Amino acid sequence: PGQTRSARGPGGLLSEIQTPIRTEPFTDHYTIIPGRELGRGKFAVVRKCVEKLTGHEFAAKFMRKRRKGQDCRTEIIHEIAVLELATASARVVNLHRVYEMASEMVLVLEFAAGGEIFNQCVSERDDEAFTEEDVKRLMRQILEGVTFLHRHNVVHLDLKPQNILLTSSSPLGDIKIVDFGLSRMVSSHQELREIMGTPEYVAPEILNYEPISTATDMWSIGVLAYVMLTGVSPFLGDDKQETFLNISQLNVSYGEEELDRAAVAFIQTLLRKQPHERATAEQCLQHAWLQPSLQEEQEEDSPESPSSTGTPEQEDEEQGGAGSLV
Ligand SMILES: Cc1cnc(Nc2ccc(CC#N)cc2)nc1Nc1cc(C2CC2)[nH]n1
Repeated sequence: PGQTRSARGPGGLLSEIQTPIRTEPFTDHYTIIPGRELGRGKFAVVRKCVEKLTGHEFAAKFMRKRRKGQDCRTEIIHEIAVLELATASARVVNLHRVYEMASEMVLVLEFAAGGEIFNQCVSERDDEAFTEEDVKRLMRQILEGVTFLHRHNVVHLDLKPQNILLTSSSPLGDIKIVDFGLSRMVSSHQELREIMGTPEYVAPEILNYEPISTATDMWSIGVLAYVMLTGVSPFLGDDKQETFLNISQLNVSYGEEELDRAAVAFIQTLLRKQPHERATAEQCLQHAWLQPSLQEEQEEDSPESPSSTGTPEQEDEEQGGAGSLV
């Protein structure tokens, strides 16, 4: 009462959902597993739970409807709508059920037992860290998921190792993209310019308050590839300001991290200041660095078919793949 609400909420939000919103107590159907929560944000906490009827494990995301005195139910409805839209992609976490209580909504989501790839990006132990072949396989899966989202005009806007989960960490499983709390619908006519995301991963256009597009996610994927391969965050400074300066000046070094040439070429197609110059998710999937290695091909190829002749880069050029973008 009395407060003026802007007529239009933030742009790019979906408002129609199919999932029934259940109002009976969540705890009638689920047992919350006590102990440390799986994740915690400013206005949400994620806890492991078990469905009483089936014994199946899920992740329950408890989201507060009121934040800083504002009603944020429309943002939660948008996140549900995006998860519904992405049901068809195995690379996006699945939404199982939705509950609403007085002050919060609960999203019952697919449980990914392997946790965040972040932990294996920064692990010092050789038996836990990713091999380059692991990174290529996981990066291909991430790009499959992002290709799906971008084809449906969804930009995630918070792609980072903490939001890429694994179905299993050992043996290394498959990825699930999570957390669409900052995602937006991009359309040709409506421009989106909002400061958001995690400093280390935000694209230059976010810092310059310029239009956001699917290319904004592609910058974050370039940072993600660098972190997965080196365990180092390329633009991280001693504080936010230094990090933002490193991003806007494109202060990134490839030297001391002994990255292989094709991997550097891949990252360089993404860490470009101008959004329209960056490779798309589809083009990335064609890049030389992500083609199955000769050894993998020989494993797949039957003996009589001709094996590849040129180097991956030469072959890639012949195919006019993204590799030739550099
Ligand atoms: C074992 C595990 C360990 N760590 C996290 N972290 C995490 C990261 C980001 C978000 C942010 C969100 N959303 C929530 C938790 N999730 C896990 N399993 C999940 C988590 C989930 C769904 C996404 C919640 N399914 N399986």
